[in-house]
Amino acid sequence: METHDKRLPVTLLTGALGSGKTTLLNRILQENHGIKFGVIVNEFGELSIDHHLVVGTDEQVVELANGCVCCTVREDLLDAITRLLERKSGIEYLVVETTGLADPRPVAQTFLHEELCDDVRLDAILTVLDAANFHDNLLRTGTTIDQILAGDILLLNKIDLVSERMRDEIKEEIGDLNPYARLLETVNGDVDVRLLLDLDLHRGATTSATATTDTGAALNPDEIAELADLDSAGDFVSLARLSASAKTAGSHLDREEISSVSFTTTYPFDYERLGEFLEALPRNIFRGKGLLWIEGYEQQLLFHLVGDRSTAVLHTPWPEGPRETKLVLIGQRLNREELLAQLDACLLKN
Ligand SMILES: Nc1nc2c(ncn2[C@@H]2O[C@H](COP(=O)(O)OP(=O)(O)OP(=O)(O)O)[C@@H](O)[C@H]2O)c(=O)[nH]1
Repeated sequence: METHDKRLPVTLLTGALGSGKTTLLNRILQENHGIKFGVIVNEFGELSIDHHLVVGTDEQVVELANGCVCCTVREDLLDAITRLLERKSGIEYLVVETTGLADPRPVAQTFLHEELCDDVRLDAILTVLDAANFHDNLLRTGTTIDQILAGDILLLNKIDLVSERMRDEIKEEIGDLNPYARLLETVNGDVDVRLLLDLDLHRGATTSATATTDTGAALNPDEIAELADLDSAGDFVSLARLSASAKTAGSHLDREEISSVSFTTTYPFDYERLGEFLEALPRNIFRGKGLLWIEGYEQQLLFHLVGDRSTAVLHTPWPEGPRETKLVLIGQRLNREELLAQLDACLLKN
């Protein structure tokens, strides 16, 4: 990396739940670029699954679980970065992956905090968009629009799952919302990482008072409402770009009644029973991920649910020692007790 700015560059990775952020992160880390990365992953549930899915043991991975980094764990992010800097671990580049529910703008403001702005610089905000679920009303929350508006680079991912016509429609919609961003089309985040890193797109944003992107002037709420085809500008003051003030803790998740249920167990699942449970998951559950112990399998089963599409593939073998399933389900108005009881009924306990 050739730059006169000695501060640690930070790329903020955002995008809806299940859009492909971790897949893109792994793509970045696996590239043969010789850069020593630090990674901070923020997950919504109490359990961190991503931590196990981020490749590369050399990377310094810090997990911020149990909250959304744009609200409740913002202080934790500040602490995590401060600790990474203090460790003098030789990190040359930091990638922060937010939860799919985070508004990236208050997170971006964290890097302008007086404790950090002399040591780190926000390089760019990358927003991953899920072409297959772009119009899914549950996955596309108000925050999805925030993420599009804040993105310097928009990666339209999962284009393998949609028709060309649908792709064009989505591109038009995204272009209307944020005409300033660069748009890249990807499958499994497969893109030349030089298009993503060390772009220095936030030069000049030094204090939270002056924060803005230099990919375009901040839009006022009326302009945004017009572009986004919204009925009233009044409710969308928060849609202004980085100049928007941070939201109050937890507010957007509470308002949307989104919560998660985490399930851990040291008993194996019965394959058939678990299959029936997953098949019958109600539609208000729109994201799931887990590393599961299935009776008779020596490998961990990696489960992903995004919208109405789920995959279960054999992952790496279980490490030595006791096996423990970790599963997180995210949805709207979840019946926690019922879900936990149903999962428990899928276990083989003797
Ligand atoms: N078909 C297809 N699947 C993809 C693509 N990109 C990612 N996936 C799959 O989508 C699922 C979710 O991907 P992740 O990378 O975990 O998504 P994420 O944005 O990190 O998810 P959260 O952290 O929960 O917000 C996984 O099963 C991926 O293998 C793609 O381009 N095409």
